[in-house]
Amino acid sequence: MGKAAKRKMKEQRRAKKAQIDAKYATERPQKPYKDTVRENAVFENYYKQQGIVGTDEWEDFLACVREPLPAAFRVTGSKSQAEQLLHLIQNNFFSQLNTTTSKGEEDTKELATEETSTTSVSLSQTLQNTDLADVKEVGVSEASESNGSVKAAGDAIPDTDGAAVANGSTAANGSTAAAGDTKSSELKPPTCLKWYPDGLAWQLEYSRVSIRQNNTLKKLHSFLVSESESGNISRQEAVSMIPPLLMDIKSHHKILDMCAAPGSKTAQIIEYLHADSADPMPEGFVIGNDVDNKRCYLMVHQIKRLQSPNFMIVNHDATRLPSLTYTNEKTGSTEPLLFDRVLCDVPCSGDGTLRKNPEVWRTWGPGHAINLHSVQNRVLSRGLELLAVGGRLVYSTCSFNPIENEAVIANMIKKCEGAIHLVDCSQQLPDLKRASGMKSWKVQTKNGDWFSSFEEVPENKRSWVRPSMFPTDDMESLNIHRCMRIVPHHQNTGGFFIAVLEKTSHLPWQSPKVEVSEASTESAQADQPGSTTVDKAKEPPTKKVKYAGFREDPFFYFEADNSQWPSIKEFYKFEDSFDHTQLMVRSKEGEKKRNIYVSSKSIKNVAKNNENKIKYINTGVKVLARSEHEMCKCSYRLVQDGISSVDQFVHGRRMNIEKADVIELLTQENPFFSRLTPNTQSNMLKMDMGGLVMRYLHNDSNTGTESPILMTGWRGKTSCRVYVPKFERHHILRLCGVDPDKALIDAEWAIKGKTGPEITAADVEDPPKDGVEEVTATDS
Ligand SMILES: C[S@@+](CC[C@H](N)C(=O)[O-])C[C@H]1O[C@@H](n2cnc3c(N)ncnc32)[C@H](O)[C@@H]1O
Repeated sequence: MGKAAKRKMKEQRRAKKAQIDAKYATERPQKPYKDTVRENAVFENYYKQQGIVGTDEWEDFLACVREPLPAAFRVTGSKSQAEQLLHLIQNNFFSQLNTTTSKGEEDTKELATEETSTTSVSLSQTLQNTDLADVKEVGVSEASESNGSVKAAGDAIPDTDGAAVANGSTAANGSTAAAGDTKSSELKPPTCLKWYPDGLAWQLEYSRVSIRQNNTLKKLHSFLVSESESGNISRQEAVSMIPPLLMDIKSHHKILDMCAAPGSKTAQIIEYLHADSADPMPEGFVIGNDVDNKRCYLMVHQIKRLQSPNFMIVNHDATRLPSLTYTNEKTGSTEPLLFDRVLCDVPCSGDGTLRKNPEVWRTWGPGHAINLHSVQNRVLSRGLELLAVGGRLVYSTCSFNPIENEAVIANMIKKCEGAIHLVDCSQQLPDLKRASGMKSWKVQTKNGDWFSSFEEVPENKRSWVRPSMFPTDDMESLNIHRCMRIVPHHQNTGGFFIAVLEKTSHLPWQSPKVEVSEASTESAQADQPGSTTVDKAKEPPTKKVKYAGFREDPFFYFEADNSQWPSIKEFYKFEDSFDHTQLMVRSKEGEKKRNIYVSSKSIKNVAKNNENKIKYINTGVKVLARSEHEMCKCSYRLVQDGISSVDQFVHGRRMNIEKADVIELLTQENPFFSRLTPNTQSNMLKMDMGGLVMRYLHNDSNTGTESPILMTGWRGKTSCRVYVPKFERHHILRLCGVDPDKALIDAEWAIKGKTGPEITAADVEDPPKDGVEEVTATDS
């Protein structure tokens, strides 16, 4: 590719990003957070009346929701290095935080005199502005809901560098909290979320002032941002981690996440799918869907970090998600694609997030739940249609409101006439405190009128307030108590609602043969004004929706006789068992052909069967990039993103290296062979020029665990370069016991200060064309 073309591509990418940023910038609440008063009499009266918590708990509940939310993160469990990373976090940061309390207090007290009028902003908020997990869709006006447009209330956009664009927090009386009040001046020890498996998830509560004043906190903050970029940890609100845990995911499952953007739960699901790190391309797959095209791209960023070949991102209205087909590997026949697991994390009023999004205090109204009830029903209905018999669906919201929660679940159980039931999860996650589903509630309109039953609703309001919003006498027999409500004061979290459903037979309106009919009448109309919900006639499927030719990011799988494959196969000695028809390019010719991606068999199966039905956004992980060099027999080099997916099939161009080599290669731009260990030097000399994969078996004496570290690179004439993105470099260096910031600065000084023969123009003697881009964070 020529320089001009490259520049043009970069400009286009930048322009697209600017467009997205600009859109979301205008959607951010204009009112500064610090002005937000954490009070709303209507909210308080509403939930007191609903009996959302016992009367004896009410004050605790209210006090807690007025507090800022702690930040939470989890270590990515599917990575073989999880244990090592956790040890590192505890050793390098947490152990010091437990002992730095008194210093922190002094520091923040000092500051309090200077900054009494500044807002107290917790690390939770600075991190949460980059945690997109629970940016629920809130504040839906009555007019806008009917056409499906929703408006985000939270700060939905991460800072590109992961640093703070903080929400302010305000005291309960509405005055902004002083930076130096007792609470913000305490450095509380990090809290392990006991209910999360293997001690991998943690909560932190530190003010911005503390972060600024405390070196350990400052380092912890940038550490979390960096490790999160490289996919080794995920910053995610604690309660948002619950639904994927209750999905009981196995590596062979076909999984659908219906309202998935920005993708925190999808990422967690992918992580569980890859729980067996010995199998980089398991049988199952995950499809993440969202109706909002821009938010789908936020999801691309989230998911790419995990480098999974087993996912696909699509862009549909979940209430009308098209029916897909799948080729049965055993019989070779084409069948409707039904999912083993479905997540319906539906758009909701989001009042469970008011600790994180104080703006909700200002915008909250009882009408929001009423507006959302219909779309929530329709998403759930379509999800159940697409769920296989025997499969499990998890429904969740970050709303306290029974109209968005129990009412939707009860309505659907009745409508399904015994085909689904609520699963008893009381034995799962035993350390998680939860309240049982509510059996009675009332409906309040935006005008403040309360109704206990549909019969009380005046005729002129009946098209808006629907029968399905009310509890009925059979709540007990529906086991509605098996729903779970997480209330903030029980374990210092946000609010959340989860219901786990299992499908035991075909839905009444689905015949087994047409069970995935195009967005059936039921899901498309469930609880629409005028519908009677429970007694609806069984109707035939509606007309098919076609998306012929619509593909945002087209891809073309390799044919069996692909002309490039033989030279790649020969050069890297790909095993015969590797199915190269799982490889694809994004275009038949031109620029996009320079990268080759790999997807799992199952994803290829879905993609090939449904090419003209799905609005694809993204799939596949980059595994080879074009790197032409006159002295190299293969025009492609291996790419770091996809190396773990194909590593087991690559038998040529590999080399075992030592820890000292890893450090040298990651901290120096293009080190000469002479700077590597004798063994590695000699192996380099035996190898021809071109792409390669280097492997270092990291033996961690602290945890007694071993984990392989893979790095792709380029063997040049006299030097070697690695192609490892910035944050992954940092991660590997940390595992090797090296502080990346210090090491990289030292390396830079070494180069700058060098006048001798060692570092010359030959340092960049033979980088393959296009290579340098690969090490930037944006490409990770
Ligand atoms: C609560 S957020 C999802 C959060 C996400 N599950 C996560 O954990 O990162 C709800 C999402 O639903 C999407 N949404 C709203 N209406 C939808 C519809 N009809 N079909 C599909 N997605 C929809 C919104 O764009 C939003 O991204």
